[in-house]
Amino acid sequence: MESVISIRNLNHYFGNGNLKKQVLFDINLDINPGEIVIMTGPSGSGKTTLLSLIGALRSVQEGSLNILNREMNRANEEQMVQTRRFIGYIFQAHNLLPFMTARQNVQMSIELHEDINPEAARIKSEAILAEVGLEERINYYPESLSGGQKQRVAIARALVSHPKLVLADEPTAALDKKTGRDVVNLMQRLAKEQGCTILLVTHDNRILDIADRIVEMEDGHLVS
Ligand SMILES: Nc1ncnc2c1ncn2[C@@H]1O[C@H](COP(=O)(O)OP(=O)(O)OP(=O)(O)O)[C@@H](O)[C@H]1O
Repeated sequence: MESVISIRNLNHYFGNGNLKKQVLFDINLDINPGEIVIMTGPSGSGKTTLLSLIGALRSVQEGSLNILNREMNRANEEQMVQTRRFIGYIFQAHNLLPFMTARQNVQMSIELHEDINPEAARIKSEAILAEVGLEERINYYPESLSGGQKQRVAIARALVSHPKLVLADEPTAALDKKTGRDVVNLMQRLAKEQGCTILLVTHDNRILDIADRIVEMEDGHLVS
């Protein structure tokens, strides 16, 4: 089975000269298709840095990072942009556009990913919003939605184009216990239905049970 993510001897540094500081040390990790992997670890241990490298949002400095059979070390901007098309991102600050309704936020993402006419994209947006339980809120703006509802829109937006890989950074951080649980159950269900792989960074011990595997970061080292 080919890995979705395959990382070998990855190092990463911030700063230059005297201020240069290593934040990732000799990371090795393989994640298989359809796996749900949770990454935990203390604040400042390097989780977000690693997630942004895996998401092709940051350039690789040292080592090998293979995402969906594409080597990211020495990839140019165009190749990184291409890789991002196969990835769905769910971040804590869900980054919904405030001047667009829930449906328009999802539809814009579809139109960025696929060659599709606006009517088909609208129907698809409404269908996925119904799937995440927001059929009554399709035409609401983010400011009129609760934290959990906004996070559901973000999930709908990330999953609507059936990405092969979903990266989530603290998706339940701003949510109460029940809402957080609902949100991860929803991610798990949609991911299993679509056969996509999920890598989820969290401090939230309450959701560890959705993982097939848990990996831990400690001072820039991956300890399993
Ligand atoms: N742009 C940057 N420039 C310099 N140092 C940075 C930068 N981003 C992160 N760091 C440092 O790199 C280390 C790892 O940070 P990172 O955000 O990856 O940790 P984290 O495990 O995600 O933490 P948290 O759980 O608090 O989000 C920290 O020491 C942080 O201060």
